[in-house]
Amino acid sequence: MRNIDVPKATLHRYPIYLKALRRLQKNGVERVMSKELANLVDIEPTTIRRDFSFLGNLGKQGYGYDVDRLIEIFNAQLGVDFDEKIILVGAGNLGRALINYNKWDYVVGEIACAFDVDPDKCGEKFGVEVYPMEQLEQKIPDGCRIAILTISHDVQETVDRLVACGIKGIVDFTHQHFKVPKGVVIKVVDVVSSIQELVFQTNSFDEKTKKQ
Ligand SMILES: NC(=O)c1ccc[n+]([C@@H]2O[C@H](COP(=O)([O-])OP(=O)(O)OC[C@H]3O[C@@H](n4cnc5c(N)ncnc54)[C@H](O)[C@@H]3O)[C@@H](O)[C@H]2O)c1
Repeated sequence: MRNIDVPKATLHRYPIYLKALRRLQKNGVERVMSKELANLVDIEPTTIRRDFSFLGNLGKQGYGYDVDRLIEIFNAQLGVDFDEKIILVGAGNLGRALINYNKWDYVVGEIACAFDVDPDKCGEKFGVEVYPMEQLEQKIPDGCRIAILTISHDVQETVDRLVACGIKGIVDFTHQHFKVPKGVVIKVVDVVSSIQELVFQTNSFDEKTKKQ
């Protein structure tokens, strides 16, 4: 966070405002009154007005705040923008569930498009275009760094292509081992190993209570 004059409590509320404002923007809302925003974020309108006052003279009495302008200012304040263009590879059961969810656009960015080898899976799904895999290099959005991997075959080849396209971070659901060069980060999401960990922890907890 860049502004050192803003109280800490206020700074902690800025991401909450930003998330609500982005949702409003997505719904085509151009202006918002502090009372309306208060209902969305569950923070008193007086607190909101005071928090916003640190950012300059932003609103007019009775007119409300300009949503686009506030978002711009908050992005600058927080030192981030929340516009990651994420791609998803593998629009099967899991992939489509994630595409359908696609609500993280208010916080990190959004799934901009998806890819699949199966022509039947291509076309628009839940408002997101699914392209044939052979179009990966042409259709990947400019500056895209993050890919969600929900495929079932040819994982290493696919990862190699993604890396060649500039992907730097992979959210991996595949359960399969693959290699990436230095500078590319993998985050594994695995429900099975989470359950295994839970079973292990629950067993050791049961053992302890038996001994008591
Ligand atoms: N991590 C977890 O907790 C978890 C949970 C469930 C499934 N999975 C894994 O997620 C993956 C997807 O599962 P699912 O149930 O959605 O399977 P699915 O068969 O319904 O979907 C896989 C999709 O990927 C496509 N695909 C396969 N290989 C591809 C490739 N090389 N390039 C592009 N597209 C490709 C297929 O055409 C299909 O549409 C599997 O690897 C599965 O093992 C992980």
